[in-house]
Amino acid sequence: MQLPADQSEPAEARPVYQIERLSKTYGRNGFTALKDVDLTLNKGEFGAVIGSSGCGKSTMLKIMAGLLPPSSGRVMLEGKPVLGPRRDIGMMFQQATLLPWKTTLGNVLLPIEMRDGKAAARAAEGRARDLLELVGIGRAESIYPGELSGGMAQRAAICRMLISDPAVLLLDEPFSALDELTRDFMNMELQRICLERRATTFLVTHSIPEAVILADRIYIMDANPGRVAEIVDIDLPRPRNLDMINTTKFGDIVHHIREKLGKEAFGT
Ligand SMILES: Nc1ncnc2c1ncn2[C@@H]1O[C@H](COP(=O)(O)OP(=O)(O)OP(=O)(O)O)[C@@H](O)[C@H]1O
Repeated sequence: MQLPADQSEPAEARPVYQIERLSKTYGRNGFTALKDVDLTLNKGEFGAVIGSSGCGKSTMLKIMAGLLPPSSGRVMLEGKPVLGPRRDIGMMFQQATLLPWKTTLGNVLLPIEMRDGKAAARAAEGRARDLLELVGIGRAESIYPGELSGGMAQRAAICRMLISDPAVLLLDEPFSALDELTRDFMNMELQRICLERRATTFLVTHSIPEAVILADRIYIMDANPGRVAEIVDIDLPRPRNLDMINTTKFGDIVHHIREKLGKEAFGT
């Protein structure tokens, strides 16, 4: 696919997300899951966070999404504090969680229907169909989730996230339930969509290669308490492709991150 010239250029340095001295202590057990996390995500940038299990990645994403209040610090999105769920935040999780009694198209339109009613959802059908085409499942619009493959269901979930035209995409291991081949393919699809829409994206993942192939910047987290231990800028050219995984440069970056995380954490 040929990208318009401006889309192959680096993200302009306009902050979209600004996280300052973010800390979270869970009241129930007094556990400090996050401590003084600072993070800035610029317009069009793809950030990824990686770290061992329990280091606070999901906690951070939930706070960024406005689903969980921080104990201290602040999260700003487009210059306004995130105090609860917002229309300009799109989220995607490991499971697609489509409603089985709605068609693919109906599932994509669900956020509009719930927010603005059936008439608004009907008016948005054209846009939903365009999104389904964008992710390559246009022909599946009338079928039900039970008839979709795992990869198709996650594509529908991508469309459901994009229908509200969010300013940022927050992704919590969106493709980890898929087989490796489908996952690689979906990651390349995700890159294409992000580049086409100049989306600002933040991904939680356990996979170092996935973080490296997708991200402009990787935040390596330490646990107990969760904090950013190192930021790694990935200067591989865009659009990325899966052949890059076999290059020395890619291997060196993966090696560096694996060393930093500690071999124990990932059992490799
Ligand atoms: N609701 C909660 N109440 C108390 N402690 C919690 C709660 N949610 C998470 N924690 C604790 O906070 C820490 C961070 O959890 P979190 O789910 O953010 O980690 P994570 O890095 O996303 O882990 P994983 O990679 O396994 O998904 C963990 O030690 C967890 O036990």
